[in-house]
Amino acid sequence: MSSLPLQAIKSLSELHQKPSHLRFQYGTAGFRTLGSTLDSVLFRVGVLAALRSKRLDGRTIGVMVTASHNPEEDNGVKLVDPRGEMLEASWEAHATVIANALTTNDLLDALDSLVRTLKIDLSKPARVVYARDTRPSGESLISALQDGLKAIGAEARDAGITTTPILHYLVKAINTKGAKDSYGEDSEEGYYTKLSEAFKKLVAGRRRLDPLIVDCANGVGASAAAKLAQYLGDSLTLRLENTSITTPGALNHACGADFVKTTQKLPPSLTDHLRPGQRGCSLDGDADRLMYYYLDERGTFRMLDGDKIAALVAAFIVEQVKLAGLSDEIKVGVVQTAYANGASTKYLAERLPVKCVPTGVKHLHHAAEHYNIGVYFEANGHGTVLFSPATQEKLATHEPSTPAQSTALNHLINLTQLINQTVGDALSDMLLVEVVLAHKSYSGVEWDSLYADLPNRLVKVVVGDRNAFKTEDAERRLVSPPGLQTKIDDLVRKYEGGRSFVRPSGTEDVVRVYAEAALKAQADELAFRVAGLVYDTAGGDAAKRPKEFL
Ligand SMILES: CC(=O)N[C@H]1[C@@H](OP(=O)(O)O)O[C@H](CO)[C@@H](O)[C@@H]1O
Ligand SMILES: [Mg+2]
Repeated sequence: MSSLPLQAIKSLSELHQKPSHLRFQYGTAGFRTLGSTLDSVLFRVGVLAALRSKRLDGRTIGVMVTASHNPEEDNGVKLVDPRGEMLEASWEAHATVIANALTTNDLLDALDSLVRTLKIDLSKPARVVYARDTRPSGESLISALQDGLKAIGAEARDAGITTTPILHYLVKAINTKGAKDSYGEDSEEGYYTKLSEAFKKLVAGRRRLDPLIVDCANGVGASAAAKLAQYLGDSLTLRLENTSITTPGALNHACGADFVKTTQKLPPSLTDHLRPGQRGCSLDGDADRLMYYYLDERGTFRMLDGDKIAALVAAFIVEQVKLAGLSDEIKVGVVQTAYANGASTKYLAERLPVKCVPTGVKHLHHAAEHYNIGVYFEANGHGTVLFSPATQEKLATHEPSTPAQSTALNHLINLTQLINQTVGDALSDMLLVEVVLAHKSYSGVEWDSLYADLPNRLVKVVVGDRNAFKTEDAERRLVSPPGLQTKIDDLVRKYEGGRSFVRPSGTEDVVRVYAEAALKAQADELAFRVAGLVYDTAGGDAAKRPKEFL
């Protein structure tokens, strides 16, 4: 049995020393913090990714360097498992331990202990594919990663500057290459070809859609969308905005999916481009989140978020399953989090099974795998649709009895190709939305009218220790601090259509308060009253109490 190449790891690790005062944590979004502090983390992630690959018999592991919708100076890194999914949860803790080993010797000890505990066979090959977004800190972080991969002797493939979902696609395509369930060609071209061909088949014979404005958040989505547009040809015209990839400070600044969701406003840069009635959408900094919107006839901004996308897509898929004559055999379900608008949950639950899970894509993804077809979206626009292997098999072998059934069956098969099932993918989701709009002859207005969003408000509360906040029931109720949930319940009861919940953020050092109510002013008031309760219960300094808290 081979051993760790201690000398190589040691000498290269000396070039990437851990800043002694920092503690890193592999959280919901991998490691994410100021890009300038991540050098040692990237080196170690390189070594760790290789060990994960060895542990899985040399199957290819992905590494994505991105901080998504965060400001440009931030950066981060996440690992992607062989099926294109997020890193298995138990390894998040291993990653945290490895990232925090203080000295090179501590690192060697930590690696040695990991290899022994997990019985990693070091004679197995290690294969890793990596990519980064457009952040300026990305280049040097990638070279730290490369040093880590070199230190342990991994076989590495550089996928260059690309979107997070494309990296996930590549991981799955590489690991299924030549197999019966091949995910596609393991190249960017393979990705664009797969998506665009499925899209063209799905919209064939439909009235051509009006051009779509795409806000690329001045990020990597700009180049990906430009390439996709070429493959789409005249099947769909994309008008790309916010494509300034190299302008310092432009990334995610006053644009992108997160800006739209959190401010509930049109990015100012689009004011002159979006005409009333026209559809627009925003990608985030690594193109895995998508928000749609339009201006109504009075020029008022109307947002079509992840919940609206879930409603549109789930209803369409249910309809196609029915038309294909497969309703009895294929069950469609939806997964949401507590942040889903109450009106969306009501709309969906009247039509199909809906499950609520804790925040974070991995929870949604795993819950969606339990359905034959699982649709999951976070309200912030991250989501996808999963077709179980048995369902894909059924679609491939089912004998339709009528031409109408055959058409619907083909649509479903093409949807399995159009949708990036590894992870939420803004470009794939965008094409999916466009397919449904084309089939239903919907503009933004008809789509929007599926249900009316309940007014809502999200507030951040800075507390001394967010870990004092513990939740149950998919984060919808607090169990600690004791007594606080009862006070929230008492408040909520006073508001028509009121709902509110409190949970610690997994990505920021804050506690989040969400509230909704029948009227906007009431939703705001409820949110600020609950925020006040949270602040006071957590022992917040009265002198620093935000003035909007009630
Ligand atoms: C309210 C909200 O939008 N929360 C986001 C945010 O998580 P928090 O744990 O709430 O910080 O970042 C996650 C990762 O991007 C995303 O999955 C989630 O939806
Ligand atoms: Mg993102």
